Amino acid sequence: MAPMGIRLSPLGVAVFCLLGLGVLYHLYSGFLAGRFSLFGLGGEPSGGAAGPAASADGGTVDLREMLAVSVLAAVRGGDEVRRVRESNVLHEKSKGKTREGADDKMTSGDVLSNRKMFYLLKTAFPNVQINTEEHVDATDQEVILWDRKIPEDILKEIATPQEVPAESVTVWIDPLDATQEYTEDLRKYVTTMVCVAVNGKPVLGVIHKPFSQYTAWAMVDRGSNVKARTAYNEKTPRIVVSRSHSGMVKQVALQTFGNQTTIIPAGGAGYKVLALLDVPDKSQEKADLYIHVTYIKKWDICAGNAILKALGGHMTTLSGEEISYTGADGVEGGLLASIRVNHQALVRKLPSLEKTGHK
Ligand SMILES: Nc1ncnc2c1ncn2[C@@H]1O[C@H](COP(=O)(O)O)[C@@H](OP(=O)(O)O)[C@H]1O
Ligand SMILES: [Mg+2]
Repeated sequence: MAPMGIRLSPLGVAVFCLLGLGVLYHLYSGFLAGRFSLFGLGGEPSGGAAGPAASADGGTVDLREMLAVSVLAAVRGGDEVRRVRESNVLHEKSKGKTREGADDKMTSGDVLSNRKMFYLLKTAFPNVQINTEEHVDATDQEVILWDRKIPEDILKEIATPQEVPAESVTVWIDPLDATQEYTEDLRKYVTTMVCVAVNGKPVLGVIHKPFSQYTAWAMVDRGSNVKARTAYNEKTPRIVVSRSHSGMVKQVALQTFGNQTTIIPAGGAGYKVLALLDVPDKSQEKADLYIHVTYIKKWDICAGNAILKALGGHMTTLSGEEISYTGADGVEGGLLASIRVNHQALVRKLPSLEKTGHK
């Protein structure tokens, strides 16, 4: 007899225990399943097993992880760029002509850097769209595993992950910007670049200088390792422009800002964006604005656009339109890049491309 006159039947106790065990089993198996799905979504803390960071069904990707892999890809690609340049065997070729009739050059540096950068990003994020300047040889695949470590400088600036749908992401890779200058051994202009756009908007960018081992990165609304300078000259700006695809840019700049304006011809869109920022690299010239008037491709400008946007600057067409980083590769309306100045006032000052004969 149990206390208070309640009698426990042995069968009842056994059924009760079995039910309890069932509940425990259910809870525990649910917990394990949760652990596995977290791992598949890249939710495992950094330092976990190497391998893809996105789930197999498309799912989501973490932009902070994408930034870490983008920095690694730019550095690894840059190692190839440097190695080929130092070997002096560039295997220089022309891929065709630009609209203005210049050779569109390619070297072993472009190809080998592209292979490293593309496969690093593709292996880590198999479900995202990656657009790259160079052809990817599917018969020459390289599986490069990311060790899933997020560098300390990124963790310090960006404390939490940021998940977005994988299908909303477009990655743009430029495995060697300033190829023309690379063939002329003008090393300071050369960069490797990665950009991540979400729904066409540039959200993170990496510009790496392989010959001085300097890397700038930034993520919109989250953080950066680079900043704007304190002052910019809007009245008589120093304007950085293309040295090998210039078109009428000098005439446009002088007509808009007057003869007192200094024009700085330079190679590479990555280099020219860095010219607007506070970059410690000694080989880097400084400018107040970057203007481009001829056709240009999105892999050349997306990383710079993301970095400028993250730091409060702007990169638009010459008529002030935002550039969408999905769909077609090309940008027709020229470029105006600025920071800490009145961008819209500059747009109003500039002549339209129709008047300059570029449209
Ligand atoms: N009119 C044009 N047509 C095609 N590509 C152009 C171009 N103007 C600039 N570019 C590309 O944009 C990048 C920066 O150009 P620039 O150094 O002249 O400012 C270079 O990229 P790559 O070196 O990656 O090919 C260059 O090829
Ligand atoms: Mg380029």
